Amino acid sequence: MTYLIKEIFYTLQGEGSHAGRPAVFCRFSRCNLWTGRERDRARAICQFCDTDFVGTDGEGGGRFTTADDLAAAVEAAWPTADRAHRFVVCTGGEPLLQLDEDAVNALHDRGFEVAVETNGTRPAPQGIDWLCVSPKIGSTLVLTHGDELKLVYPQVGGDPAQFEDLNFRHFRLQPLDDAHREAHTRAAVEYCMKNPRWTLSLQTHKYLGIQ
Ligand SMILES: C[S@@+](CC[C@H](N)C(=O)[O-])C[C@H]1O[C@@H](n2cnc3c(N)ncnc32)[C@H](O)[C@@H]1O
Ligand SMILES: Nc1nc2[nH]cc(C(=O)O)c2c(=O)[nH]1
Ligand code: SF4
Ligand SMILES: [Mg+2]
Repeated sequence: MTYLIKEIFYTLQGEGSHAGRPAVFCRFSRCNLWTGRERDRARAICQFCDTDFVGTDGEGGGRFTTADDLAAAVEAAWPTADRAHRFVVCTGGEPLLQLDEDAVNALHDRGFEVAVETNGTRPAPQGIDWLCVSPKIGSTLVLTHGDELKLVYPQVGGDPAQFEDLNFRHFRLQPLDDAHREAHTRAAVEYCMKNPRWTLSLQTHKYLGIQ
């Protein structure tokens, strides 16, 4: 299995339950809900993506021909030789187009706890330690359980209540980052305060000016 990786970098997890935790980000190339090309955005299923996931030309990116090669590249981005607290976030693009059990095992073998950020349209391999599903209205959700459901808010047709019966430990609203981010943030705060099952997820890396 060859893995196409846009970039691998070390930062703090900015979003969700693990916000603030040091992590290697492994950004998989490609997505099934958008080509990643601006000219296709208006007809994509997911139109608000804030990420460049096209190709393999980012920092630390490339084609990794084995799971162990990929895990070695992730390990090389971790700052210390000891295995304590190692944490990798597999994202993209859509990581579940490529992440398989071999890759999860290879990351575990190097001492990493493995988190995944996914749109929930593809099944997940065994062994993932933290599964964060972010549903996209207009797509078919197949991952109906996990650790965290992180809904970008607002989305047309995306009333949060429709997800409340799914089997997740945490339900979060993440304000849509577009030209109206401040208004979306206020709306998300208000929604959480009226519906306390939902808690706010801010994209703290954007406020901090880190990757
Ligand atoms: C770039 S996506 C990659 C992982 C996966 N494809 C997914 O959609 O979950 C990472 C996270 O960023 C969120 N996201 C993408 N664009 C956003 C935006 N404009 N505002 C807020 N969150 C956004 C996604 O919903 C997801 O939770
Ligand atoms: N710092 C930081 N935290 C993040 N959490 C989820 C991200 C993503 O793009 O999936 C992301 C990201 O791109 N940077
Ligand atoms: S599903 Fe995720 S990676 Fe794909 S376009 Fe949407 S936010 Fe971006
Ligand atoms: Mg991001």
